[in-house]
Amino acid sequence: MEMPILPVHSHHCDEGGQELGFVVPESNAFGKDFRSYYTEGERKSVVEETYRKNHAYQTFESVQRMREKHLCFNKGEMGIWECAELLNDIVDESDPDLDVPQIEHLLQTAEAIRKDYPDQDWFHLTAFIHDLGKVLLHPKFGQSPQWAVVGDTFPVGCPFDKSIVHHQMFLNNPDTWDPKYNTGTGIYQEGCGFEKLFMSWGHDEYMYQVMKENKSTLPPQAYFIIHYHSFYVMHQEGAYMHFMNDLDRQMLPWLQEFNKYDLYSKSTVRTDVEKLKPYYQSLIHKYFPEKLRW
Ligand SMILES: O[C@H]1[C@H](O)[C@@H](O)[C@H](O)[C@@H](O)[C@H]1O
Ligand SMILES: [Fe+2]
Ligand SMILES: [Fe+2]
Repeated sequence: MEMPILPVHSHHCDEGGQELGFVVPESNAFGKDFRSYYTEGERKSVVEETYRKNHAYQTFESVQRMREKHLCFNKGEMGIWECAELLNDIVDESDPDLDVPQIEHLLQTAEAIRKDYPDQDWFHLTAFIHDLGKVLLHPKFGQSPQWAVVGDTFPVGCPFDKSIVHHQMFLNNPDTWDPKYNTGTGIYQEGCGFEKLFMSWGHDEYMYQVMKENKSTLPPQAYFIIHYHSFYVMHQEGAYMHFMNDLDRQMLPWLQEFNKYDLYSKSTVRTDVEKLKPYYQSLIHKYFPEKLRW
């Protein structure tokens, strides 16, 4: 697979000079700033509760156990679209910006990207599937608790970075007090590449592994986006950069571009799922087998 060129989208304007592409909004669906975890609002306490558990329970050990449990792909066979429909029932309790069903978030993100990158169909599909791993919350998939599926991610086995949301909640995590993990680069080597890190368990890692297992033909930048889109302190704050290798450095600009649409397309504008279905099904057909092992 050829190495990607950097993302550049074409700005197109109408006669009056009005921008026609995706426009970043001023505030989220609740009229608040995006990703503000510390201001009062409808979702504040639900979100805090999710992070309280997430930061206490995501340890090096528990991540190993969750990997063993979920990476044998014995939860059944299902197509991508079928799985996306299951997300109709699911609301993410880590997200201060959104409370519409997840399938709409997928389509909102994908359609926003499609506006600016009309010819990069792999990018549309990547957006459409990026949060599919949240099906782990569904009863058909064993109904994992929210703390083990959603929220920002971070590596385990090395110190928790100060810029992670609700960082002080790591005081309840045993790894914070374990000298194997809490100093220097922990169990990892500098420059080892993100692929070597054990990330906190959640929908990113699961979906990334599902794509690998089922041999999706999406390009490497798609795999990278899915794998690390919740690793906000890395792609937005520059934390954990000492683990990067050359491949990560090449991929990062795509993830940062993706993030703009993932975050800022969240709105209450409803999408017409049935109308969009044929287009996304054609992309699924191009890059995935009919049925996947989950
Ligand atoms: O609340 C959000 C949401 O769950 C996203 O899907 C995830 O990617 C984010 O990083 C997380 O913080
Ligand atoms: Fe996500
Ligand atoms: Fe998302």
